[in-house]
Amino acid sequence: MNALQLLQVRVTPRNAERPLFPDLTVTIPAGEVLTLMGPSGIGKSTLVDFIGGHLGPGFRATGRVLLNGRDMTALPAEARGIGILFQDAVLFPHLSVGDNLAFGLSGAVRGRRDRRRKVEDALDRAGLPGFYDRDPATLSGGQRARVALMRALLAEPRALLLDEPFAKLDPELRQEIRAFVLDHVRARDIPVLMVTHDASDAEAAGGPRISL
Ligand SMILES: Nc1ncnc2c1ncn2[C@@H]1O[C@H](COP(=O)(O)OP(=O)(O)OP(=O)(O)O)[C@@H](O)[C@H]1O
Repeated sequence: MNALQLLQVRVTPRNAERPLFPDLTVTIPAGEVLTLMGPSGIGKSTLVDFIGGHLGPGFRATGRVLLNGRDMTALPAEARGIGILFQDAVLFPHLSVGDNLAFGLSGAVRGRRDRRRKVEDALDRAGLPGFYDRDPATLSGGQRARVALMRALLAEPRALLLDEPFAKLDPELRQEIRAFVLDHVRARDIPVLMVTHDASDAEAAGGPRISL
């Protein structure tokens, strides 16, 4: 099944007796954007970390993560093929914009010229043609957000997790970047989980919603 599935996922902080949220079982089919909401501190980011394989030592987790029918739970993050976009789009400051994107490229793309062309294509799609050699420090917040999304997509993830990716953008830019992100992830036909506090994000995503 082409889907991201969570089966009876439960995450408990090591210093606590109770799990953060009731056992969670959910299926996100390819092409669907599922919105995850819930109060601050309930464990949304922790769940994203668990799915991506980045859960810190401060937590215990049970349950399973399946991607396209394969059990990912025991695999390290880099072997899962799950992309994550965080609210702070952190680009490597010592690399050019283009080299930041090349860093995201799937290892399957070999050869300097092919890699360069893929990155140039991504910059075009991001509306940033000619930005290859730019210093990331010279980008606006919106430009940085677009580069971060493109970097996540260049890895050709089989699923994508968006952890409040628009939270730090001002309202006008937020709408623009949200449309940009949703257009690009929908075009991929992969399962997407989007964490947000904002009901208008959920509306724009158009998919089902769950609350922790
Ligand atoms: N390293 C850690 N060890 C143990 N508990 C932690 C650790 N980091 C965070 N927590 C606790 O885990 C809980 C879940 O935090 P998390 O950031 O996942 O919540 P959230 O729902 O994403 O919140 P927000 O909406 O504010 O971002 C919080 O109650 C937090 O205090």
